Amino acid sequence: MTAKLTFAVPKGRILEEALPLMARAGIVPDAGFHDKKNRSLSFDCEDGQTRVIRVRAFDVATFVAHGAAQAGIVGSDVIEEFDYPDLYAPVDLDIGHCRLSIAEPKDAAENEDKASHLRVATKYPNLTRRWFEARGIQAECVKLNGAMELAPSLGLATRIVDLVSTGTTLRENGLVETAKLLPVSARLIVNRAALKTDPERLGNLIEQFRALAAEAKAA
Ligand SMILES: Nc1ncnc2c1ncn2[C@@H]1O[C@H](COP(=O)(O)OP(=O)(O)OP(=O)(O)O)[C@@H](O)[C@H]1O
Ligand SMILES: O=P(O)(O)OC[C@H]1O[C@H](OP(=O)(O)OP(=O)(O)O)[C@H](O)[C@@H]1O
Repeated sequence: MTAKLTFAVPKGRILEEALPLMARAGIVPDAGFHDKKNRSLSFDCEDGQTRVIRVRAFDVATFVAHGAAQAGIVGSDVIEEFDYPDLYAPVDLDIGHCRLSIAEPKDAAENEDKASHLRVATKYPNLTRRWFEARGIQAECVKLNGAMELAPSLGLATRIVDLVSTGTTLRENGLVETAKLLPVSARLIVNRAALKTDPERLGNLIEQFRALAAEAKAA
C-alpha cells in the first residue's frame, strides 16, 4: 500500500475559500476537521489515501519544503518570503487575494523619504530588505508576527510592510499605503522531490487543481 499523501493548509483566512476547491479535487478531511473543540492537527480524508494537516500559514511552506507534507495551499507572500528551492508552486488558485505593501503614518516627516537607512516593522524581513535594497536603501527590519500597524505610533519603526486587503486596518491606525511590493494570491505548492518519486499521484493533483483554476477563471 502507498503511504498517505500529506496535504498542508493554513488554519486561517484562506481555508474557507480553499476547502471547496480541495473537495472538488477529492480532498475532504473527516468531520473532526470542522469541530472547533477538536484539538487534533491531522485529519484523514474520505479517500483513505490523503491526510490534511492544519498549520500556520508560514509553516505550510516549511512542512512542504522539507517534504514532511508533499503538497499544500499557501499565499504567494509566504512562498516569496522563504524562496525555498524545493518548493514548486505550479498553480495560482485565484483565491486569498491581497497585496503586500509599505505604509507609514499619514503625517510622516518629509525627510524620511530621502533616508538611506530605515527601520521597518514586518513579518516579511526578506522581501522587505530585498525591495529596499533594490532602491539603494538599507532596511533594518523589526520582525513582528501581527499588529504591525502599532509600530510607527509607538516608535518601534517608521514604516511597516504588511498585507493589505480592504485598507481598513491601515486607515483605522492612521497609516497610508505608499508602495505595493507584491500582489498576493494563494497557490498550490508541491515538494519537488516528492513530485519526482510519486509523479503519478502528485502530477494528477496538479492537473486537477490546474483544471479547477482554469474553470474558475473562465466562469
Ligand atoms: N487581508 C489579509 N490579511 C492577511 N492575510 C491575508 C489577507 N488576505 C489574504 N491573506 C492570505 O492569508 C494568509 C494568512 O493566512 P492565515 O490567516 O491562515 O494565517 P495564519 O496561519 O492564521 O497566520 P498567523 O501566522 O498570523 O496565525 C496570508 O499569508 C495571505 O496569503
Ligand atoms: O486591509 P485589511 O482588510 O484591513 O486587512 C489587513 C489586515 O489583515 C491582516 O491581519 P490579520 O487580521 O490576519 O491579523 P494579524 O495582525 O494577527 O496578522 C493584516 O496583517 C492586516 O493587519
